[in-house]
Amino acid sequence: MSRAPSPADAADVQPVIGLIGMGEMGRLYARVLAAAGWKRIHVCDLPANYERLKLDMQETSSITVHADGHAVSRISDFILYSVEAEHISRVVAQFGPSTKVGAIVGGQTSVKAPERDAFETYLPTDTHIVSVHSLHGPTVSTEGQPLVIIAHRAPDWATRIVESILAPLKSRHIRLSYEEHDVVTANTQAVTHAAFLSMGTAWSSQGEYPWEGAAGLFVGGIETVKVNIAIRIYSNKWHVYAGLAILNPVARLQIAQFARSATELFQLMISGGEDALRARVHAARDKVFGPNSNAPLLLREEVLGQFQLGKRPERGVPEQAPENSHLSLLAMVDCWAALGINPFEHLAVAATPIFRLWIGIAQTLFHNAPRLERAIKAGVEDVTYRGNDLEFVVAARGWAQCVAHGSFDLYERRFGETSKFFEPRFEEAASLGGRMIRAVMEGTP
Ligand SMILES: NC(=O)C1=CN([C@@H]2O[C@H](COP(=O)(O)OP(=O)(O)OC[C@H]3O[C@@H](n4cnc5c(N)ncnc54)[C@H](OP(=O)(O)O)[C@@H]3O)[C@@H](O)[C@H]2O)C=CC1
Ligand SMILES: O=C(O)C(=O)Cc1ccc(O)cc1
Repeated sequence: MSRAPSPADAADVQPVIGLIGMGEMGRLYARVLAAAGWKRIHVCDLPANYERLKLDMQETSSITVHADGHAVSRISDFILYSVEAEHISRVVAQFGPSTKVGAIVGGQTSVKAPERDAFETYLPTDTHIVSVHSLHGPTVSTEGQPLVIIAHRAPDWATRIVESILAPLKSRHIRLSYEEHDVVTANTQAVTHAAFLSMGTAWSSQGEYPWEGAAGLFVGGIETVKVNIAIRIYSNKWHVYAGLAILNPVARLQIAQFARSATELFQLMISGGEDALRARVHAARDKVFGPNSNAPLLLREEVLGQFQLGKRPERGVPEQAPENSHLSLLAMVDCWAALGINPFEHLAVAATPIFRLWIGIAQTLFHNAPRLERAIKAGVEDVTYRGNDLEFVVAARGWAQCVAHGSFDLYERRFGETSKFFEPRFEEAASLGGRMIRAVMEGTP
């Protein structure tokens, strides 16, 4: 098949679409593609999930459920693997040899080095490789979000077919190579997740929900984003974050630098090195934000206040709220500076909603000179947040160590422990976080 197909085509000339792995992302794709009029969608998950999947899909006549990936691979013109990155090699080794002659194969994994290896090793040479990656979570609308398209081993017509098949997602297509993808996602996703994971671990180690702290410490727009996104991440599947951090060799370096930045800044804070701290923070600010000082502010803080978990203060940020050192944000900007990363470059191309919010709050702090100065002073002089900052440094180093050692087991345990702490608030945070992301994406704040 070399003509770009359309859901308006008669069913018998439509491409057969195969989805292997019907978890969150597989189901999202199946739902959107079926709703758009693609009529020949063949799917499978693990054999153990076959009966449940059949029940779940019984209302949708255009979706046929199979017991395993052999059946899907043999008949499909385009096959998309949406399985755990950690397992991609094993799954492609199993079903790859059953791929239909001339089929186009892609994967949804968040880290591409293992996927590329698996495809090159196990797919027959008479198949094409065009991979994808939706740069957003499964509960976000696909519309307008970045969708990476990787034309790796394929004629141009095959890439165009994939783009036509996925057109109903209404995402913004970005063509990258496998290697470019892993560098971009290490810069945007992996190190951002390390920051939010560390915040969550620090709060859970202190045994107190930050928005319910005795002194009502965590209030206001910046804190709202920190809390909502950290909880959102902990309500997702651990393997998504483990895979993209542990299996991406570039990500390890970034996460290690983030932990180093947090540690060194904290050392300056507790040793009373105010001048040295200020010099370092300003140098990082000038490097990261200097060339982007005219960039419009991404967030309006007062709007973010609407999305606060728990009880909102009567009128905005209470005046008596002590200043926060914002160690996590100082460390992020220090880390970007140390690695020579310009986050605004990624913002224009391949930013996930979470990355956009993260740069947004960094910008909120760093573009406001008096506020940044208060954060520096608070870091050195005010002990209100010192316990939390200490926990944050310990957490950041712990996550970095876990990723450096490549331990999926430890990652799952660390993630599970913190996740359990926040679980009672997942529902509230998912709804608030979802609305907050929509507001930011629609440019309302
Ligand atoms: N969630 C997210 O925010 C995003 C995730 N991604 C990536 O997409 C991929 C899928 O993620 P997501 O959908 O969230 O994860 P899920 O865990 O929800 O889905 C993965 C599915 O694959 C199934 N599976 C595992 N092995 C096989 C097999 N041999 N044959 C068929 N099915 C199998 C799993 O079954 P079981 O659970 O029973 O093991 C599970 O149902 C990952 O690589 C992830 O990194 C990309 C963008 C966003
Ligand atoms: O936006 C984020 O960073 C998320 O946490 C959601 C997410 C997770 C994994 C992906 O591969 C893409 C998006």
